[in-house]
Amino acid sequence: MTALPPLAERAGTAGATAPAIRIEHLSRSFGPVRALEDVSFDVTRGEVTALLGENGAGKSTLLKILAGLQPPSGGSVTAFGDAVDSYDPNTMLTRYGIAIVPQELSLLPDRSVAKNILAGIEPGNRLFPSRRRMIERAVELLGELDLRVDPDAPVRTLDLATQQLVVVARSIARDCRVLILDEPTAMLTPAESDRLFALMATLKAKGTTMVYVSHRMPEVFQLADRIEVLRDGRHVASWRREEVTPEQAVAAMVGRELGRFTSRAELSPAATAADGRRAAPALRVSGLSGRRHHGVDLEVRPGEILGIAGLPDSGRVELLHNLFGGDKGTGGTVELLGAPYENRSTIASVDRRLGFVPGERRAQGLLTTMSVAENVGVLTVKALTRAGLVRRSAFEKNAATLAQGFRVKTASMDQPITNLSGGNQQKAMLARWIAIDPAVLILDEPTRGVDVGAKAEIYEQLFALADRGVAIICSSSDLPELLTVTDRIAVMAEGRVVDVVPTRAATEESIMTAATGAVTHPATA
Ligand SMILES: Nc1ncnc2c1ncn2[C@@H]1O[C@H](COP(=O)(O)OP(=O)(O)OP(=O)(O)O)[C@@H](O)[C@H]1O
Repeated sequence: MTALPPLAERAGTAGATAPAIRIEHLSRSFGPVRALEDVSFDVTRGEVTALLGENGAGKSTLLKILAGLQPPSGGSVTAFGDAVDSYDPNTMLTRYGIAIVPQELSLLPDRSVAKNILAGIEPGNRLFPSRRRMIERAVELLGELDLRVDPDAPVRTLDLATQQLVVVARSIARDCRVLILDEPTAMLTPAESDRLFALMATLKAKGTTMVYVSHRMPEVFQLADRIEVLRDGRHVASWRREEVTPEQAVAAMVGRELGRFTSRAELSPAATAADGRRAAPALRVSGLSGRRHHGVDLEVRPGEILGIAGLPDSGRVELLHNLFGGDKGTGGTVELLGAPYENRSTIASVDRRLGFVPGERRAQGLLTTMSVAENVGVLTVKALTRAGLVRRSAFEKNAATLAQGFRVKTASMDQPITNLSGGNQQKAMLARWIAIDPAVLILDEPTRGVDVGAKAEIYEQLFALADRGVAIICSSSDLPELLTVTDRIAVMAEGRVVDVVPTRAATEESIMTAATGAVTHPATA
């Protein structure tokens, strides 16, 4: 390997007119799975390229190759005119100027922002770096990026969104010319996403090239200069943003026109409201308090889908954990199917047919060392165990049926669950609960990381469950989702339920107003 001159010196020479990245005939297989097949396209310098595709289309695989996290099985990548001959993250960054902001951030939680940004490239003496100069350099860099973050703060004290901005700053400090962002807004609130978009705009003005994956069409159409679409590992479409509509982009992703999804209220407006009033609540919550929530009263009836809206710190996540028994409450009562439910625990909830799909999939839902079958079938083990032995073939058959019900795309049920794409992991988490024939199903961010086509499929499944009499609580930061899937919406702010409205009477604005405690301004005539 010959050492190349630093990037700054190379600019303006051989690769001056070359695209930032040229991808040619790229392929990548995992055993029998062809995650990428003969993919070729250019990433233009200084532009934002959005990479679209259904769950499992190969987006993360492509990004990981570009970031040097895994090599391709075939084909080539050329960066600023130089053919990439070694796929590791360090080489990608130092030789080719490509860095990734991964979905799971890798920061040193106990070290300061400045240390995280400049670790390994501290100004001055490497062995005895000057703290003062490091802070100065960090302040300078944060200033250039227009980021208001305390360089002295330990990273663990920052919210997730700010940590992500620190990861971006860390890449920029290392002279990164191409920044790759893998679903960067999946875990962010709209306001946090706006901060990231502002940073992306600053970077673009400085000439940084960006490649970005998102399932959120409005933001893709707001940010991207180019749109590249993958389907089943193949590159199927390429447009400048102004050449294409969101509907066309989605059609290219899924290989068919997706009609507009009919909302719950449109489907059976009178029926759901009337039935809901007749039946006794499946779950009734009175004065419930616990971590970050106080005095919550709620009820949800069989066949009803109750939405919970609110900012991420509104207490809605903590409320769900208290209901399911993962967190201890400090007061109030819960009634499940007419009987008091005290001493809640996750095991008791499963026995009482109360299901929960947490929002933090990796940390809380997935059995990360286990197979797809084990993840999907975990709740059937008890029923399928005889004299201490699991009836293996029945278990596998059951798990496969559950997975098919949610169209989990996997090469085999024996794959490690971590081999599945993010969206398919989420579908597996939902499929798991069908096994206990839930009476009440609590969902936190049920379609986070899920593509538009799969989203519609999940909504259909939720409607089918509700039609079978399951009471569903769906907490989501995706307001269009709440307006589409729910019958009623409870809005939380600062740990309390501040509003409960029939979905037909709600709008994104009315929910946000309640969630933020904002005062509505009287319309000017
Ligand atoms: N390490 C691995 N081992 C086996 N198969 C894998 C591995 N990584 C990815 N795959 C498979 O490759 C295919 C593409 O996955 P990839 O994660 O690139 O999809 P994606 O487009 O990013 O999807 P999503 O939107 O759901 O995140 C999937 O079928 C996935 O199961």
